[in-house]
Amino acid sequence: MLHTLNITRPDDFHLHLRDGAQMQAVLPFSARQFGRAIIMPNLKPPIVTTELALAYRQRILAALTDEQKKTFEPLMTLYLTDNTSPEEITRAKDSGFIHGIKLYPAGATTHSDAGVTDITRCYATLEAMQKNNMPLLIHGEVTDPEIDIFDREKVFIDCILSPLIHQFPELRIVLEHITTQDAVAFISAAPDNIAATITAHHLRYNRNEIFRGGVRPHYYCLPILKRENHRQALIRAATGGCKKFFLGTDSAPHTRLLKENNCGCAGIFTAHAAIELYAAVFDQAGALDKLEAFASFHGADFYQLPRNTSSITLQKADWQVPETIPFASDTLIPLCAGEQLHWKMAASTSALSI
Ligand SMILES: NC(=O)N[C@@H](CC(=O)O)C(=O)O
Ligand SMILES: [Zn+2]
Ligand SMILES: [Zn+2]
Repeated sequence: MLHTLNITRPDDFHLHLRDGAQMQAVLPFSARQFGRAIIMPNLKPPIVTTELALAYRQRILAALTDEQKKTFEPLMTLYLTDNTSPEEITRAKDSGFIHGIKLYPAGATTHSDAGVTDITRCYATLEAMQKNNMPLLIHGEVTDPEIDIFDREKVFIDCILSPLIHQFPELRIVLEHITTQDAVAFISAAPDNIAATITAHHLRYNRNEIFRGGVRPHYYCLPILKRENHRQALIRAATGGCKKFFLGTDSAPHTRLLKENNCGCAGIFTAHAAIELYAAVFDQAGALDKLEAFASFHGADFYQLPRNTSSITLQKADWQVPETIPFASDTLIPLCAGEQLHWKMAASTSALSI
């Protein structure tokens, strides 16, 4: 049985860092393990221009230590609105620091109010993205409250994504945090310019987890956890070696108060143990040999970035996740709070040589 695993340093292709003191509280968790991360732009107010993205990037860099700066790089994104201009796309591309434009259907998820109300309003901008080789990153859920919450991803694929791909066949697209066997089948059959991220929590849990012994707000995220058959399809996709599927944690910190609330908000924090949570899933599936490609190769290749050259070491060792994590003046509840995990990233490669 395998007890240590060396892999190329992974990247996180979907991360929420928030801003200010909250960002400073969570950033070290991601910088510890990942080489790069795609930073989501759903701040309040959202990152809608290149100028705002570059300023946000500077704030992230300023919060990193000199050591962390050597091994961690934030990859910035813009928040697409009905009014994002084609010229903004050219500016974003020319900056060299912006790696994707994020589509939130207005009202679909946390901080999506300023998102797109009708995708046809963005056609000129999507044209510019296709021309400039700028990826479109999608929160793939319809917003019609009449559509069952468990069906919103599938309906989005059928009614919005399929026509969009037809309209812009060269546009590179990442369907973010996929949750259904329908998404797995769609992405698998789509051309190579269409890919998807998969979170650790959607690989680990089905929808029963939200209601185990009572309502559990810390398992509430969007898209919502689905049935077991969908989880199994995600595991097959992640561990199957297909280059269209890669790691994106969607680690989304919220204060404990906002989660344990009359109307608790969506988002699960996983950055404290991200690679370890994925490693456990791959281990359980008997596919640890597929972890490196999923975590460190497929995403970099899709984003046309060089693969990382340094590595990390994972060890089979029990450790306990803290019950709470300080989050600026508040606390947050991490995934698996208080539980034992069975894989642990070694603090540094040299620490292992004994
Ligand atoms: N996934 C979530 O449930 N929440 C994310 C937004 C998102 O990625 O949809 C957040 O920003 O909190
Ligand atoms: Zn989302
Ligand atoms: Zn997200």
